[in-house]
Amino acid sequence: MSDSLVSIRDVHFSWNPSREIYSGVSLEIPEGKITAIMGPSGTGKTTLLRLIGGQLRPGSGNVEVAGQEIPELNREQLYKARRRMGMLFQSGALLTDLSVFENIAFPIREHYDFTESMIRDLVLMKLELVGLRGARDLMPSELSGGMKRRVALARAIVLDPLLMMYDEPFTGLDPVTLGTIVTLIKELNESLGLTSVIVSHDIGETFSIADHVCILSEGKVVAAGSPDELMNSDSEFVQQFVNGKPDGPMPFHYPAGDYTKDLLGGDS
Ligand SMILES: Nc1ncnc2c1ncn2[C@@H]1O[C@H](COP(=O)(O)OP(=O)(O)OP(=O)(O)O)[C@@H](O)[C@H]1O
Repeated sequence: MSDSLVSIRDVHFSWNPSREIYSGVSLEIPEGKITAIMGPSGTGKTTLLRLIGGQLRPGSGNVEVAGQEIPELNREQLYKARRRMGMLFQSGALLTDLSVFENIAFPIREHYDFTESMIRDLVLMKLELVGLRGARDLMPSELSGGMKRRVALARAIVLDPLLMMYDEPFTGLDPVTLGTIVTLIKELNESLGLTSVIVSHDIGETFSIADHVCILSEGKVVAAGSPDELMNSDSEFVQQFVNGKPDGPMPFHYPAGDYTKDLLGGDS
């Protein structure tokens, strides 16, 4: 296995004392590869990305990215470290009053004092990679959902990140656009020498491009391996997950008190 770009070691995290999201999770994200983080809804996949990005701090444990201990960084160091991390969220979140060009130029203007001609070259190069150089003057309201996601992707890679994090990148796309995004994630990972982490529920798409998959459940990694290894695993957990069975070792219910008591109003 190649070296890790991200190491999560024995991380504990909770939003409130009554429920730990992570109770000692450890996982490695190998450099240069595409790693998928999968698992049932509410298990903490987005939380994990936010711990890696330093938007959240673990209660205890280590979150190391490219040799830097993220929870130990001060504001300024974290701001610098984030330049090397690109994030693509499902919502895309383009700035609605800026053109496509200006949306992509935004992180460059925020972080660097580059000349207009340098900014123009960087923006056009990234737009070309996502196939939207010709759309540079459009406003977000003039774009389809798939185009918005591609613009958001160009913006996420404009500072040449080491690490790209995708949160549900395939949700809500038509089949053709979905195929384009799947291919783009794979191609960008190779051509830009990225390390990618994908959080997704879409097993087919994710397994088609991931080198390594971690399945999380109840605050732990319950299985990890290549897509082939997981498809052929004889673990009940993994089979429940890859075959999309609604219940099994991974519970359908969010933890709750006694149902009868609850209905009778005694366990609120
Ligand atoms: N800001 C918050 N305050 C309190 N609890 C939160 C907050 N954000 C998330 N949670 C809780 O943390 C848990 C993990 O959330 P997270 O979004 O990381 O899960 P997920 O695995 O990404 O889920 P999904 O697959 O449904 O997107 C959930 O139970 C959620 O209710």
